[in-house]
Amino acid sequence: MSAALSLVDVRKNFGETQIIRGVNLEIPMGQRHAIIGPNGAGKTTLFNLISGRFPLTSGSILLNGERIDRLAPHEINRRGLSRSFQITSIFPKMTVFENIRCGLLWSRGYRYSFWHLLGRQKALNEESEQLLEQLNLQQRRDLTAGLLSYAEQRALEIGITIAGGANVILLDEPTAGMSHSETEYAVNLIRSVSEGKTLLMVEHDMSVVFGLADAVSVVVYGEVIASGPPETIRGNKAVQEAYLGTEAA
Ligand SMILES: Nc1ncnc2c1ncn2[C@@H]1O[C@H](COP(=O)(O)OP(=O)(O)OP(=O)(O)O)[C@@H](O)[C@H]1O
Repeated sequence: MSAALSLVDVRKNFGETQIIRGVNLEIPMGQRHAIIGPNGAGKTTLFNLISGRFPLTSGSILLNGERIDRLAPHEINRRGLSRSFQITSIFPKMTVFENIRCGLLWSRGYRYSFWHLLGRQKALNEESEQLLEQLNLQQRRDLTAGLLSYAEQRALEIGITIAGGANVILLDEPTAGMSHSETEYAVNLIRSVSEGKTLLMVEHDMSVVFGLADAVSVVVYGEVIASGPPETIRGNKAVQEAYLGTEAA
């Protein structure tokens, strides 16, 4: 299987402090991969490096075999990598349907061409209706997005991110702040809308990690200390000691 995303000896210093200390990761196409680790381990920093928000100190990052580590975030996005943030980034005053349409429009790159846009209205509307259904938000179609519940807002944002056409998706704590039932809804949603895509997520909730991920990497103090299938990680002594604690039992 060829790698959708590769990190080769990635390092990041903030001033004198080494935060990411030689991370190597190979995410095969179509894999759902979770990054776990204690607070401050460097997980979000890794996402910031992959998505182009921070420059690397050294090392390289490849998306579908091509280097992306010197590109700007929007260029990386254009090459097929999309990131969803911890904080919702939908437009609260637009309706749910308008948000979906806007997200699809943006991701398809029609924002510069009014004429192109006119010709594509019908297809775009159909695609938006399909996504609305897939997200199970038909009942909320004409509601202002700011009035959705927190879980629904996150679902909308994740749905737009994943459906945006990118084939590699980064999700930063997709179920943070959700109740048990909302988490279940989000996991099912992520599973269905990410079918066939490559997913890299930072997640603290172990039930989500072990329920959704095909592979798990454990980051401790800026290094990957273990990487493999969830069952192997769960049984790894070093991981249990460093991070999982009694949760692994
Ligand atoms: N822009 C920055 N400048 C300086 N230090 C930073 C910066 N961003 C992150 N750090 C430091 O890097 C370390 C790793 O932070 P990071 O947010 O990547 O950890 P994390 O694993 O995502 O933690 P959490 O699980 O709490 O979100 C922390 O010590 C943090 O203070």
